[in-house]
Amino acid sequence: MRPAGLRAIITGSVIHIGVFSFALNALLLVTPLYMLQIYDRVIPSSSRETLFYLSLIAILSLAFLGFLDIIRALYAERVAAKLDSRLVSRAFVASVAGRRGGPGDIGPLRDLATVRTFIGSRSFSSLFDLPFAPLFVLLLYFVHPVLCLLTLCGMLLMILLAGLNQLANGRSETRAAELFVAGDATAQAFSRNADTLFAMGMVRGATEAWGRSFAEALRVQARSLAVNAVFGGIARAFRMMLQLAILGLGAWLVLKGEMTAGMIFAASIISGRALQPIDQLIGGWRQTVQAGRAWRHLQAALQRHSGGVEKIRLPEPRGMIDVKNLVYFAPNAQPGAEPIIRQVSFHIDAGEAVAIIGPSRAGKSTLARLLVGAALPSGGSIRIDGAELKSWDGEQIGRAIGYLAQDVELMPGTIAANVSRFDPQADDGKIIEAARRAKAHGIILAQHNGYQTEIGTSVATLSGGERQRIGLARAFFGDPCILVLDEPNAHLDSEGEAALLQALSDARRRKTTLIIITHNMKLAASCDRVMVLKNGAIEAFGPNADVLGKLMRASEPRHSAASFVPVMRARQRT
Ligand SMILES: Nc1ncnc2c1ncn2[C@@H]1O[C@H](COP(=O)(O)OP(=O)(O)OP(=O)(O)O)[C@@H](O)[C@H]1O
Repeated sequence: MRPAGLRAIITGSVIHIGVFSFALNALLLVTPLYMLQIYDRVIPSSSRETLFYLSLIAILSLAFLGFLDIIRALYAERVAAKLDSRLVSRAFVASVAGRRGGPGDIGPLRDLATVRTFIGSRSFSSLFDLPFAPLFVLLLYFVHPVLCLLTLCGMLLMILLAGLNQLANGRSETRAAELFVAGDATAQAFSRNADTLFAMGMVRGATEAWGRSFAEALRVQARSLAVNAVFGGIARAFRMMLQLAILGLGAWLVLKGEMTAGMIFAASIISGRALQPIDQLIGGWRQTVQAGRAWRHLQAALQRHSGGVEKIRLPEPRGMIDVKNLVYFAPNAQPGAEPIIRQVSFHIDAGEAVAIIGPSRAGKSTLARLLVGAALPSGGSIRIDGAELKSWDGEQIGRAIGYLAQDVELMPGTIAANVSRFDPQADDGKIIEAARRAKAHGIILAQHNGYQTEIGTSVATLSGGERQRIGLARAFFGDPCILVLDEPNAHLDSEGEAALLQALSDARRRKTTLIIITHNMKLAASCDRVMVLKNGAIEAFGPNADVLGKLMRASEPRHSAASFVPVMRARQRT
């Protein structure tokens, strides 16, 4: 949803709740007016009839007040639900995309839940009662200026208390929230690696490591809760004392003949109403501050991951790739840090097959992530068919790219859903075709429920090789024109490797642009060109025979490259 639309919802809701609050606060005057009439009219005149009608009017007005209060609460709930439904998918995307910018968690979704709970709470509605507090104080002026002055002083003192509360609490609140988020992220990371934790007796150590950060969070939170409780208690006691002072001062003014007895009670109730929203604000201060912080974080996250302007759909790409002066720094890089990818430039024709090889930590996987848009370049450009990656419509270019990450992660859902990239309209035939092309059809059928086999969130039910083949089927789905495969043979046996080679040669026949990151020379030799990446820069890039030949010669007489000599010769013969 566009920010303007969101602003319209918020403005509309604030106006509506404001109108409800105005009516509610006006009706709050029923009780003091009733008291005034009882003491100053009914008792002196002993009129039962007046008492009856006054009571009837008061009861009906209070019933209406109760009705309005319910409506306001239900309306606030509706606003919360509306905001939720408008923002939840964007918050989900922002939560998922968080990983691109650094260590991710589901922060935006959690922030949205905090805001939603707050809007449905009493603390939220008391904010709308706050502007009416000065009006009640003004009303007191007409009862007696001294009572007005007393309430005003009390009010200012309570605001001072609220300020002091924030001053004493603000920093620990923020710190506790940060520590809880960090603790959650640690728990999630441990949970993802549960097998290793249990297998190697790391559970106790992990529990202690997590417990230390969690205990610190609890300690900071307890301190802030204690401060909050102290200020809450002081504010309540102070308010009751003020109420007492109004009664006492009122009685004194009555004795002086400056007020009637009925005015004492009316003044006491009015001053109570004036102070109530401030009292509630102090009580709900924590929740209000948390909601404010969550809203700011949510807006920033949504802004960071907004789709921006609607993008025009370009003609379907053919798979030509142009990379110019590409630079990439790690998201958490300190100033002066070395880039992971340094000024890399190259061109790949549509339908060409390129192998990227190089030592460990050379930046191969990072380059692959940049090419598919999983990471955003720090500088330079990546163009597909002449258009910058970022100027393509995300959905369109996503469908044109098949990507197999180094650590194949399958998502919670059926195998069919995973292969079809969670496209609800995916054609069964296309799912099977992708699986066949990746030579994964047989493997999927062998699962206990075939394509409908559920892949759980945490329990690994598939072997590494099976995951890799299904991941490959997902990359093949929709016949993308570019395939970027990061070590696609990492978990495959010789049979799997043969199937992979066959799948890749089929893809080449269909003129798919292939980029394969590999340490396997057989795979590298099956490509048209080979790029050698070292320390984030291109060391060599050329026809496979040249590059691999040079590498072989350089490694002689150790013959570490002997494994791919026969392959090279076989390729040269064909
Ligand atoms: N998000 C990140 N934050 C910090 N450092 C990163 C990040 N991504 C990659 N790196 C660093 O960049 C370097 C290159 O990593 P990359 O995974 O691209 O290498 P690689 O050539 O694929 O290695 P391998 O062959 O071992 O998979 C490594 O030193 C890695 O620690």
